[in-house]
Amino acid sequence: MRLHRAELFTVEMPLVSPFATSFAVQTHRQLTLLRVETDAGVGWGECVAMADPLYSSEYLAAAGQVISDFLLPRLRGKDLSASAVSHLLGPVKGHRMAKATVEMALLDAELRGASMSLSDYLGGVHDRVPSGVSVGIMDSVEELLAAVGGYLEEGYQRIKLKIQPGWELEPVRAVRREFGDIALQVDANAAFTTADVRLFQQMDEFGLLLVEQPLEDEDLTDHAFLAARISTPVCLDESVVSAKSAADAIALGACSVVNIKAGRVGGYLEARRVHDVCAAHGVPVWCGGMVETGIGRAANMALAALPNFRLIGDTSASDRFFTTDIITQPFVIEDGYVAVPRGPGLGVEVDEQALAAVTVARTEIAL
Ligand SMILES: O=C(O)CCC(=O)N[C@@H](C(=O)O)c1ccccc1
Repeated sequence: MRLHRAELFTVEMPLVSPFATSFAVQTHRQLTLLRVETDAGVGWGECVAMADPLYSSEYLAAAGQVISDFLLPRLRGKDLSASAVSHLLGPVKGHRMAKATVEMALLDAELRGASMSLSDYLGGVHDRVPSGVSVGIMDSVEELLAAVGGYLEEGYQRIKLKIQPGWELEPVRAVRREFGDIALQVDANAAFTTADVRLFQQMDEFGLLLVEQPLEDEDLTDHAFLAARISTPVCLDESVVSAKSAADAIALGACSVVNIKAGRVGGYLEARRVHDVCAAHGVPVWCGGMVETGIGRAANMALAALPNFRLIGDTSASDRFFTTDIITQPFVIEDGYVAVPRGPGLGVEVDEQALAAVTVARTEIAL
């Protein structure tokens, strides 16, 4: 497969409501899409980095520059296969979300040309996945309960609550009291320290599925210290950046569940390797979301269909975050599930008009 043309789209999509985490309050999702033209067909990749380096060190402007100045030039004129892209991009240090974007676009093009769905290519075993939703930090417990009630009404099978110092025991206790033993977990986005062990021991009373990334990204031994003192399973997100780092975290006892986000680990092929390493250790995984458009959401649904994705992910419908998605058939929740695309490649089609309406800039990359 040869790469003939590449174009970056800078996109800004308004969120249906502000989404607050321990590190930011988002009212819009700014993101970058990569469109490639190859002799196998057109492919799309979505960069999950944020506009600011608050979730990880990557950020959108840098990712766009790395893609155009350092990643795509390494593919110029080469006879490519998507599975070889990560090797070709390997010499470039870090920038995993940027690399994931390039690999995803080429994987989409290659699979469309081969009339194979991403789910089949990755080894998906389900044609629908249970749907979970991420609920941000709210201004009041009443507002939180109304939001959670609404999502449960829509059929979401798992609720993830964002927490931070000052917004932790009270909201979780209120949700437990109001809605009983629903599937419930929390995500701290690294907002706590080992001084908070007592707080997480108190959280054990809520019977949570897991507590996600309570401590700093690099704090593997501190996560192991915490995990040894609480009964709630510890799940890592930001700390796991590759299959090797997943194996290290598991070996250190830092986690017993892993949140897999393809962008965070460098692509969907590395995401499958993380899945396989975790499966080999008997560690269940789930698919984390990064407020993706239907393009990234489609790839996540394919990934979430793999057999060791045994916990419910952030596999929400398009309208969880956006009134209008940029694909022709937005994802919807049906009986608590979302369908896994079965068409070639990502299995979704970009709605050119809807995309144009949220495109802030288009940049042709010289190849
Ligand atoms: O369902 C979704 O797509 C969002 C899930 C979610 O909470 N993502 C958070 C996170 O910390 O995991 C996030 C969103 C955007 C950017 C960074 C992180």
